[in-house]
Amino acid sequence: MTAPRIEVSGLTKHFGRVHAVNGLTFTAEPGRVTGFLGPNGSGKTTTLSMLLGLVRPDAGTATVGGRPYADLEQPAMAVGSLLSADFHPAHTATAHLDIARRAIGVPRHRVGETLEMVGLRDSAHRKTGGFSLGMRQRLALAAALLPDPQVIVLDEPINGLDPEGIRWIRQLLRHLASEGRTVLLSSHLLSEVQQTVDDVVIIRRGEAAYSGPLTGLQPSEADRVVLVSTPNNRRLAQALEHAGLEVHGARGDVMRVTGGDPETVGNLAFDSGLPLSHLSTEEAGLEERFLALIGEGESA
Ligand SMILES: Nc1ncnc2c1ncn2[C@@H]1O[C@H](COP(=O)(O)OP(=O)(O)OP(=O)(O)O)[C@@H](O)[C@H]1O
Repeated sequence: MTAPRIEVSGLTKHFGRVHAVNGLTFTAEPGRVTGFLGPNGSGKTTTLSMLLGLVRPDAGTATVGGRPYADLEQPAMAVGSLLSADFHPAHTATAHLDIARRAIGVPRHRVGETLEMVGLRDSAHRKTGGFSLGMRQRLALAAALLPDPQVIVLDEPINGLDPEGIRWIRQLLRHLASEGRTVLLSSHLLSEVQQTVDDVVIIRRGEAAYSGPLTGLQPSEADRVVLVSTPNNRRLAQALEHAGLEVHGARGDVMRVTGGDPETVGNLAFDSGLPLSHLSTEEAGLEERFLALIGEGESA
């Protein structure tokens, strides 16, 4: 059975003058982990809340398998979600999951199974009031997984996890997607989810700045900057420009060149009789692309 896909189309929500979500369109496909990324306040939680039928959109649609959440036959069984990791502090982990599983009609044995899955079996009878943030995240994830859902929607599930926890959740989410499920998770850090996700949707001020495979964010050949220095940079610059490359000025003695690979730049220097004192590349990394897309560093 193929899990349903998540489809968001023209989704819009304004709170007074705040355009929280503005014509947002993307899909999250079965068998893939989709990262929903954006800085604080960019509209991630509002979008996921609309997808889960908790906030009514002003315009557009958010559907699971072609239907709004509220119109699904058994929405709480079909879609497992984590929107917050707040629990009654006097409840034990088991009690919390037991209440949740009764509400959605899941058999009792899922409580022990999901606690095991999230690594909380030894804390099953501890009160959640004493849980660390990481433990609360694990418990919230257990609640999302209770119905063994085909679609999993998680708001900032990695927040508060330690490095071992991050490795663990990465493996778990990849495993869930490998079983054909649709997994959508939000984060404000690309670096946090880079090794977990197949696809990314980058949201900036309520609008999609990028939507597609993670590999599509990789810098292209055209973005590559070659750094070069010779005893006569001016002459080399003329040769490079003559050959159709672009010279973007210098940092100290080193010129920044685009439009050609290091081999081409080196050959042109050789042909001009100029010995190289420096030749390297400066690649804009994924993180730089991400920061540029979300407008980091711009004045607000
Ligand atoms: N109920 C509300 N009433 C008024 N404004 C709201 C409401 N919910 C969200 N907003 C505003 O909408 C914008 C988007 O908020 P949202 O919580 O969706 O962003 P986010 O990307 O999830 O951010 P964060 O990572 O900080 O949770 C923010 O400016 C926020 O202040």
